[in-house]
Amino acid sequence: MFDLESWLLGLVIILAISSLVLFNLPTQYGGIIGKDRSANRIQIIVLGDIGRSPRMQYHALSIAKHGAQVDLIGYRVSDIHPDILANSNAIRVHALHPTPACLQTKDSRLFLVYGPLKVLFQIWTLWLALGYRTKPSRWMLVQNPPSIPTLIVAYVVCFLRHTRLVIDWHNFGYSILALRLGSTHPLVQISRLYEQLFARSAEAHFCVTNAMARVLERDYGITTKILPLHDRPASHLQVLTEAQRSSFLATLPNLLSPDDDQRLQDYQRLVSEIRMSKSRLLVSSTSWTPDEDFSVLLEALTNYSDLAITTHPHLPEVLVVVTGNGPQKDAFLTRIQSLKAEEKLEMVTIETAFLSTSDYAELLGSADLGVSLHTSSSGVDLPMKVVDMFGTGLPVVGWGDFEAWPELLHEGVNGKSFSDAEGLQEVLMQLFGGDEELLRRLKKGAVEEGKLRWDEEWDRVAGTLFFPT
Ligand SMILES: Nc1nc2c(ncn2[C@@H]2O[C@H](COP(=O)(O)OP(=O)(O)O[C@H]3O[C@H](CO)[C@@H](O)[C@H](O)[C@@H]3O)[C@@H](O)[C@H]2O)c(=O)[nH]1
Repeated sequence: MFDLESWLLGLVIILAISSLVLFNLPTQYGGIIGKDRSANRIQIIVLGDIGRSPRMQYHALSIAKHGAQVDLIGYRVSDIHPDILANSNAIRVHALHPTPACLQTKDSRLFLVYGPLKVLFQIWTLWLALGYRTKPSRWMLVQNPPSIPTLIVAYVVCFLRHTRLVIDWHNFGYSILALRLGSTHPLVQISRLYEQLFARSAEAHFCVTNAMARVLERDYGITTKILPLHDRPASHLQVLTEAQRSSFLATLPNLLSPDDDQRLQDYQRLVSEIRMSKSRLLVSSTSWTPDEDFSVLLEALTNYSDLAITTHPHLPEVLVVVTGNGPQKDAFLTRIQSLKAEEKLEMVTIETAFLSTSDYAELLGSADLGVSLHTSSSGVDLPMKVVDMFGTGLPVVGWGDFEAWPELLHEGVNGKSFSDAEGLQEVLMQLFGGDEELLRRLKKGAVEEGKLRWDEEWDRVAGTLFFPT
């Protein structure tokens, strides 16, 4: 059918394409092509907003402190930690191209078409960033989740570039997907198998709790190093002096971006009462994701408000500030508007904000109590916000009905737990409605808990992996 000439032509074309592919593969770390033995370089990847990925930013800072070069790769949406920007000699930030708006949809029918296209786009941008826009590295540290498509691209690039892959487990990708699709959905099952498969290809693993380390070993069959690296407060989160608290509180009304003068005056009145402990400041921080149920907070606060104007007039007024950005924020704001219109929040003022790193730290340090609504999709991850709060000496009340919670919160020592709106309302009434001594004791416990810092923990756990002596 084919003569010799056609065969030869085919062979030449195949050879040409293969050579083109081979010569354009990413350069290797310490390999034959593009030698780069001298540089101790680490790539850090998060398929998310770098500014809202505190743990990956802290990794970058810790690695830079040890004198290595860091390529920090992710989306650039919110402000990046100022110390990273100030350290541009050691840490280079590489922004991933955002997914085109036309591929973003909330319509679940269109998701079946747009979803795979979005993943293909992400594979391409990750491939370019990890394989070409950054130099070959000794190590690659990847945040998981999101696992799709991060883990497969990281694995292929590490294989080609002779880079050692380390996965930093914040949670499990499949358990987050299960919140949207249900745990028996085929995509959730596929996502779990995918995550398990690529988990085994990494040279080492960090994870946020001891409980997660057990799951990785038992259910994921990982036999390489699993190093629990608990989140600890970074150095910008500090206990404030009374003078520092006072001067931050003076700026708070403007930070809350009041719409008009009346609103500004309301905030000013509340803040001056907070300074005299006549009103209370409650804070929460969030990425507004489905693993946090803010309806629990709203229900507790409406009941609190109702009791404060009826049977329990000694309960103080409360200013609640919820910080952070994310998908479910608008629905929360709409709900607050309707509760206000129904006059169900007479004794409670709720505001949202996204603050600079330093204002965020000072807000936590100025508050009376922190709230965590993190429900933990896997049961074995922990909320970073609680660590932030302890760093500033702020006691915490948190949803605590999951396995890993006692690794962080010691009941009655640095905070209190609840498992529903009624429980939260009771704790608020107890702590704001008279038991000053308990609040003081919890504060002492929070200050104690915050003393062990990220740098020490990182050096002890991750430092020994990346920089063995
Ligand atoms: N600058 C700034 N940062 C904020 C603000 N509000 C929240 N944040 C950041 O957002 C984090 C909270 O985001 P979440 O997504 O709610 O995190 P989490 O549930 O507390 O913890 C999860 O993410 C951690 C880090 O990625 C994980 O380590 C942890 O296991 C868990 O999965 C805070 O720790 C803080 O760094 C703000 O106004 N300003």
